[in-house]
Amino acid sequence: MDLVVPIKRLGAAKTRLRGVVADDDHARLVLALLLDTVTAAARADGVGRILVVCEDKRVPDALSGTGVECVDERGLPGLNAALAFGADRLRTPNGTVGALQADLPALRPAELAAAIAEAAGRRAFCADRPGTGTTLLLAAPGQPLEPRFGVGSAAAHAATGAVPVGAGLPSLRCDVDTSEDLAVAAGLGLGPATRRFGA
Ligand SMILES: Nc1nc2c(ncn2[C@@H]2O[C@H](COP(=O)(O)OP(=O)(O)OP(=O)(O)O)[C@@H](O)[C@H]2O)c(=O)[nH]1
Ligand SMILES: C=C(OP(=O)(O)O)C(=O)O
Repeated sequence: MDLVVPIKRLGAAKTRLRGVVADDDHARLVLALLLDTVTAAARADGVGRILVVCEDKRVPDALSGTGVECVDERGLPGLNAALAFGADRLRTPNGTVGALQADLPALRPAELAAAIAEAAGRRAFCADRPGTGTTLLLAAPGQPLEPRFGVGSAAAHAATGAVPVGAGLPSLRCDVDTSEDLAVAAGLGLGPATRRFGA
């Protein structure tokens, strides 16, 4: 199972988190969320390659030495295009590709592994905490990702035949879009990079 993780230009990312830290530190907070997410994902059983698709040179710099791959590809028309681009790079004839959100700083490797095991080779998605968004999308083996991220993506992914997984996996469901989400993630236990911000 190989995963693509998208992150847009750091200055434009996570606008709903603006103000949680000083403006000068915003990009570093976005990077910390990403680092904690991919570091945990890399330790999950069943995960092979992780490819971050970014639009900012600071991202590959921050990931260097982690074993997580990164491609800086500007000008893709939005999130689903970035995901499809990354997934096409990872796809092999019988391999499985997935998409993981970049803002899961409390992610526990065992919870990601459990969601992958629960999918058991089926096209699957994990809904975020409110149940409307998606934190993880898994294609069936050998199949394209066909991402439908955006508002209402949980229902959109279900409509593509993906089965819901991970309902009882809080760290996988806890994406951080707002300061309230960050407080919930802190309650679950933040990864070390995000913890440094004192959330
Ligand atoms: N590479 C790439 N990543 C993207 C693109 N659009 C969104 N993303 C990333 O996809 C994830 C979800 O994006 P959004 O929900 O649109 O925005 P956000 O950055 O989470 O935050 P808000 O500004 O608060 O909505 C985030 O990790 C984004 O950085 C894109 O065009 N290219
Ligand atoms: C894009 C999505 O998420 P968010 O807005 O939480 O980043 C989504 O859940 O499809």
